[in-house]
Amino acid sequence: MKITQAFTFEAAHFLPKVAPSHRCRNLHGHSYRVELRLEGPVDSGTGFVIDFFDIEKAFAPLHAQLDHHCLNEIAGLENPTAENIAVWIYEKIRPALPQLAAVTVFETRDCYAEYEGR
Ligand SMILES: Nc1nc2c(c(=O)[nH]1)N=C([C@H](O)[C@H](O)COP(=O)(O)OP(=O)(O)OP(=O)(O)O)CN2
Ligand SMILES: [Zn+2]
Repeated sequence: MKITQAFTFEAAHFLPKVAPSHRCRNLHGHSYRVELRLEGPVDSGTGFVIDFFDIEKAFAPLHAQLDHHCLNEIAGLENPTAENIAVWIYEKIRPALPQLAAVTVFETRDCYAEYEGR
């Protein structure tokens, strides 16, 4: 079974490695959406793969670090592309959520990066 929980956060960033003429080199902001997908058997007692409340608790410290911050100032996010944010979230949260299968980070409604641990 696959289950997904979505979260949103607001943050500023700039992309230090793009060409000077690239508009994303300048500080700007996004309303990010993060989707955490978990996979595993459904517990016959609870009917859950995992309680959504437990996913929320696991994500809360990361949300506090990301929301209304400049992502470039966070250790490990010095180059905060959607790809790098997805990997960063995956690596930080997977110890608490062993059933984690994928982290998807939407930078805009149409553009996103999905990381499945490889
Ligand atoms: N592969 C990637 N490409 C780009 C990334 C990324 O993370 N991975 N990031 C950016 C910039 O962050 C850029 O701000 C993305 O937003 P943009 O496409 O400019 O969309 P906006 O909503 O900011 O602007 P519109 O006016 O709606 O186009 C670029 N590339
Ligand atoms: Zn951007």
